[in-house]
Amino acid sequence: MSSGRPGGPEAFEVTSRDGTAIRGVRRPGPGEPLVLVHGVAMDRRIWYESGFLEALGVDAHVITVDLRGRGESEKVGSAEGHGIDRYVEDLRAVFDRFGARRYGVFGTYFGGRIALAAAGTDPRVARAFSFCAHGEEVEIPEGAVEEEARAVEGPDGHRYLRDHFTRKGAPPWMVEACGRVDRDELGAATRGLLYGSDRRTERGHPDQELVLITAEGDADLAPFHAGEKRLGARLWLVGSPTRVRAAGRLAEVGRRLARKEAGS
Ligand SMILES: CC(C)[C@@H]1NC(=O)[C@@H]2CCCN2C(=O)C/N=C(\N[C@H](C(=O)N[C@@H](Cc2ccccc2)C(=O)N[C@H](CC(=O)O)C2=N[C@H](C(=O)O)CS2)C(C)C)[C@H](C(C)C)NC1=O
Repeated sequence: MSSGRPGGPEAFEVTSRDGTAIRGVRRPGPGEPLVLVHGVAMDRRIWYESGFLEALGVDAHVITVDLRGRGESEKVGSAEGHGIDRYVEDLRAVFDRFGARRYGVFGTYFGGRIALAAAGTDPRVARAFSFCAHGEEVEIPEGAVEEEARAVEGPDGHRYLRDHFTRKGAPPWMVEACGRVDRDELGAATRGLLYGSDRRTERGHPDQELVLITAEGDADLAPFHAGEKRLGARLWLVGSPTRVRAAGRLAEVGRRLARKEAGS
């Protein structure tokens, strides 16, 4: 006799378009599923450790995914295998698996950029939230990317990232996450930025809801305001001096999202 309440969390595995195994966990619930997409030096555990998942509330229908090369998902090892279109294919494989007509997608940093890219190409994305990454065209500094790829794949790669984020005032969950990512995959994912992540994202369809979130102290608010105009996106600002420090406010954004759901 079902208690009427949805079952517990269930692990899943899907195969992305290029054959890469993508794994994650779905926590069933009423309403539209929300797919959570982590950033480059992270995995799906950040949603638990940041308090974001708890902030969404026990009834939220949530799907947390390990992008290729991170967490439990299959490693790819090549920069081409870490192009932004591959990440969007990872998400589309998840959308296919659960067969919903509409999904929300919420991503942090580059995960937010992926959420916006998915919204621009897959009509099933009804809502996309990008935490601290905008959708405008960017100049990818090849030199800096190659330099950073060398740093993160080197023997001190984890220390490089942990020191950087500690210095920048990132919360512990974000610093710790760096150490969980395979260094070869970190290097490949960094070089992967050269494969399509410079492109601006487009609005997918008129009634899609796009939300850009960044720090009120963000030194470069212009591309976020550009997104309000060009994409008709909403802009949420969190009380933080920088984008990296805004990670400490992720749970607060989860509560705002939960209130919004309750209101809608
Ligand atoms: C500072 C350094 C530790 C950090 N490196 C990381 O952390 C991870 C680990 C290794 C590679 N890493 C990247 O991220 C790639 N490297 C960069 N990417 C630039 C960038 O602007 N990225 C955006 C997202 C984005 C991407 C492509 C297109 C648009 C937007 C972003 O959100 N950056 C913030 C930092 C910030 O906002 O100041 C963070 N990104 C992390 C994440 O995405 O998980 C968590 S914090 C692009 C333009 C070349 C820069 C650049 C110096 C090489 N280095 C970083 O950014």
